[in-house]
Amino acid sequence: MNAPSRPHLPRGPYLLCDDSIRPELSLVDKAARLVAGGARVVQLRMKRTPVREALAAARQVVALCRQEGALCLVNDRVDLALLADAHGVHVGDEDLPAEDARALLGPGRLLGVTVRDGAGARAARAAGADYVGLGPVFPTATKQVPAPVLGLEAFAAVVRESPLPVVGIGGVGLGNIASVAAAGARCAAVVSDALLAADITERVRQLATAFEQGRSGA
Ligand SMILES: Cc1ncc(COP(=O)(O)OP(=O)(O)O)c(N)n1
Ligand SMILES: Cc1ncsc1CCOP(=O)(O)O
Ligand SMILES: [Mg+2]
Repeated sequence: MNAPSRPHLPRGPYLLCDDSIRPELSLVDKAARLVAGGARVVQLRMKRTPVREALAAARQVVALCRQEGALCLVNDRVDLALLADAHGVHVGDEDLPAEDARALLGPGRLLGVTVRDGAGARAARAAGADYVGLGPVFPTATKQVPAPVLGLEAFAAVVRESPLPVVGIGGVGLGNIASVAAAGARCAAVVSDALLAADITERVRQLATAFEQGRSGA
């Protein structure tokens, strides 16, 4: 029997549906607003949600994303990704090692791995990753990241040497997403700029337009 085909990571904004920002909105509500704006990739980042609630939210958000033709990836938790039938998972240094995450996920789901440089990207590929998350590209208040801010030039240099598609993360918003796209990133991950916007749905639309302009040099 053929192995199930793994989804392709679509180019453009990569939206994080995070439980620590705008906690007055449910994860499902946030995901619905992101997807309504045209988000094609949603990552559920649930650092504060108790695990049973997280599983229930993941099941609902995966169903919503599938209905709208978007990918849903779960941050950190391979078990939740499998139970919710998500499209994949994103892991970093504090999560399962990439090889083990891939072994559990099987060949049919996406695996993203956080890296800090080109060597990390090569190791991620050898471990079975499909894309790498690279950052912080810019300063961010959303997470205390144990790595220096890269800046655009260093970010672009790692993109050029990466054997895998790169998702830029950290401080990305409407004011700079075009520059992340112009640097060659497959995607630009956005957390607070989208979720803190007065109109989340409209902000996602604007982010997608700006990404495309950056990519085409407009
Ligand atoms: C696309 C993307 N890139 C990087 C990260 C960061 O993952 P990690 O290093 O595991 O940190 P946490 O998000 O778990 O705090 C990401 N989530 N997504
Ligand atoms: C999870 C994570 N990993 C590196 S930066 C970051 C948070 C990015 O958040 P924001 O888009 O609000 O700067
Ligand atoms: Mg993690």
